[in-house]
Amino acid sequence: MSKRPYVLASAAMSLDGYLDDTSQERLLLSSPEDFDRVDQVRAGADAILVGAGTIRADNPRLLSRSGPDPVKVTLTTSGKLDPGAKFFTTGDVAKLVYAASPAVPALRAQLGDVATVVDASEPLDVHRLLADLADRGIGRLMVEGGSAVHTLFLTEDVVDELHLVVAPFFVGQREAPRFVGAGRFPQGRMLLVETRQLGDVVLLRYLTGQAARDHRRLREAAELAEQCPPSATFRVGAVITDASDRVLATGFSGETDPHDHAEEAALAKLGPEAPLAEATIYSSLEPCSARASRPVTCTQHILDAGIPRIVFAWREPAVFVDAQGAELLRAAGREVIEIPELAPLVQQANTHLPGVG
Ligand SMILES: NC(=O)C1=CN([C@@H]2O[C@H](COP(=O)(O)OP(=O)(O)OC[C@H]3O[C@@H](n4cnc5c(N)ncnc54)[C@H](OP(=O)(O)O)[C@@H]3O)[C@@H](O)[C@H]2O)C=CC1
Ligand SMILES: Nc1c(N[C@@H]2O[C@H](COP(=O)(O)O)[C@@H](O)[C@H]2O)[nH]c(=O)[nH]c1=O
Repeated sequence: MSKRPYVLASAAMSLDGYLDDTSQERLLLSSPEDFDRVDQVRAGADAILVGAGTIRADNPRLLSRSGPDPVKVTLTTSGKLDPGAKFFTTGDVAKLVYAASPAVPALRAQLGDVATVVDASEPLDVHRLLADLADRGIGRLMVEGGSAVHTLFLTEDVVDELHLVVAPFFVGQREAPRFVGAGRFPQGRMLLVETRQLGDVVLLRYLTGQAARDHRRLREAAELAEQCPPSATFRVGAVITDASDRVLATGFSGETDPHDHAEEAALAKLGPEAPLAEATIYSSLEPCSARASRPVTCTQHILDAGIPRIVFAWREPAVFVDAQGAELLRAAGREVIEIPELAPLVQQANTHLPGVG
């Protein structure tokens, strides 16, 4: 499977599941507070994508007031895109148009240098689009719709996180676009990680697939830290899983000896045949890259074990040393994922440390 960006899909819908009504005016479903939140999510993304249908219907700018503007991305089969649309004329950022092969020559001629037109095969292949974005350095993609695009991304199972906002009114028009159309969606329940009231709307935030598994396992690692004996240093938990998310070993700081680090304690329990080629180690704290207690750091233990994926919540604060575990692991070609929203849970187990809590 080719590498792709982390995909965050975002939509605001009415109580009866519509993204818009049938009028010419753009329907505001979000509250002012929610539009501010969406703006911040945009600022945190490397690129933002809407379908050609949304460009034609809404003429959006897709800029952010809160931070750097993301690269703008769209997709089209027909090639019907107006070079005068605000998508192309606003923002000093790259604009990428993924087009089905037959539309490419005319679109290149029509758009000139206002956008880069990328051939995305025929029929348009969303996996190819995502692999190309990854090659262009896009690590985090926000997909803002509309209906056909949300249906496409969700049924192709390429959405990691879904932000769904419910507005307190009905649309009730059969011809209006719904959040999604019919299709074969991923089976199983998504992981609800947050509900938030923003003015009169509610945000529901879900994780799917690997993102949901990572969140669950990292939370387990953080909860293991509660078993650590009292300590003057970090209280950390670790979980190691195989390619199928089966737990191979767990550990926590001070488990058998006061000098034990959580990752080290978990790694020490693995037999010689442990299937580590596609394993993940979850650690509540960034793996250490310098230590006084023992000669080998957890970063080095993980490198030596050949574990390719590392997921952690809390960047090691400079209490004892300047930590570089994440950078060293990335430099060695390992996949390193930070989930900072779980850091407060890890900090709760470490309020004995200076400057924490
Ligand atoms: N409330 C909200 O959060 C949002 C609401 N909206 C609303 O959504 C509506 C637009 O939605 P919709 O009309 O569905 O348009 P979309 O924005 O979802 O764009 C769909 C277009 O994408 C192109 N496309 C290319 N390949 C595919 C594929 N495999 N599957 C699907 N699309 C493909 C096609 O363009 P082409 O036709 O050029 O070939 C297609 O018509 C508007 O009313 C807008 O206001 C939009 C975003 C957010
Ligand atoms: N109406 C609506 C949304 N619509 C989205 O916002 C886009 C407009 O972007 P811009 O021109 O940059 O402000 C529009 O095309 C569509 O993608 N989004 C939301 O979060 N809530 C809403 O109620």
